[in-house]
Amino acid sequence: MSVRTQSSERSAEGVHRAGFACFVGRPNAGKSTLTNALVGQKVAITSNRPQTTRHTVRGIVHRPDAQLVLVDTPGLHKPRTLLGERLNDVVRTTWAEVDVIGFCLPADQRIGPGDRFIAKELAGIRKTPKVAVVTKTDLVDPKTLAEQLIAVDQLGKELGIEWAEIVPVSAVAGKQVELLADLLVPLLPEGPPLYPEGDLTDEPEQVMVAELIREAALEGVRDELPHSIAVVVEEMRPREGRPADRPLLDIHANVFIERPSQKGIVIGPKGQRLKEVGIKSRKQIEALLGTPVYLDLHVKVAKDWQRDPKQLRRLGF
Ligand SMILES: Nc1nc2c(ncn2[C@@H]2O[C@H](COP(=O)(O)OP(=O)(O)OP(=O)(O)O)[C@@H](O)[C@H]2O)c(=O)[nH]1
Repeated sequence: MSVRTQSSERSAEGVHRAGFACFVGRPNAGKSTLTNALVGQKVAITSNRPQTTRHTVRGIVHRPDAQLVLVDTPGLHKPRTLLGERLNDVVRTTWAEVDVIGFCLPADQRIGPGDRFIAKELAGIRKTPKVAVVTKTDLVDPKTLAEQLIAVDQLGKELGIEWAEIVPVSAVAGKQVELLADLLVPLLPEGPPLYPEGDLTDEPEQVMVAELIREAALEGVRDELPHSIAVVVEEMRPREGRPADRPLLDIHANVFIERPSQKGIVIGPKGQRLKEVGIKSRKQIEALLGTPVYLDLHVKVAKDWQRDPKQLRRLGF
């Protein structure tokens, strides 16, 4: 077993590498947070509720010696609806296309059936190198961490997966995040940068804006509602007639729910909840786009959208 705790030396001078990596792992394993930590800006959507990442959001790590393009996939899970099946297809397609897969396992939870389910699928993808990433190390003591690292090593042996590396990290504490990048880079093919310098993500702005609204709308909402919310940005345009030094971006977005009974939950008493969602997501959108924003939110019912292929397409899935 080779568990990395120290930075490895840089690649030989003159060699530039560029390629794709994706983080996989069960819901809540810390994939989005890790992507953000590596990229250094909020691009993927995090939430303390599982399965919030819908779209394949890429974050790009620019370094002098490499460009690492991170593809953030939704959590692979047992599909119960058409949406669930589609999400799993997205995950598998991504795995087959990337140069390296990072399998995220939280340090604070024992390896469970969810992890095994994914690990078995991973074992079937032979040619892509796999790095085991033990996340959230700030939540455990050294002994627990050591036990988890051994368990990950054993899981690999048991299923016939040869880990290229096993790396403990904490995205929140910023521990070993840099090292993880150092270890992923040598697994990328040699080549020039794939994206212009300065690009953090190639996800269309509207999709990112929609995700930020969805994230805010999910906060504090219990039970099955997370799967019943979809957000579509209908329009995004600079307000006309504004002075050049005081621009304003008008954004109109619809929050879709499945049933009329869910409307009250999203809107809240006297519209208070929706107002808070608007304020919170507006601040994040402004930070993302670097411009003041006027955000107009509407809640609409799209009946049983999770089960209807036509609706799913319309909502961007
Ligand atoms: N303490 C601690 N918490 C973390 C760390 N990384 C992630 N978390 C928390 O774990 C929760 C889930 O993190 P996410 O990054 O959203 O997990 P994910 O794997 O992308 O989740 P899905 O999108 O549901 O697949 C959030 O509440 C994070 O704040 C970490 O390094 N330390």
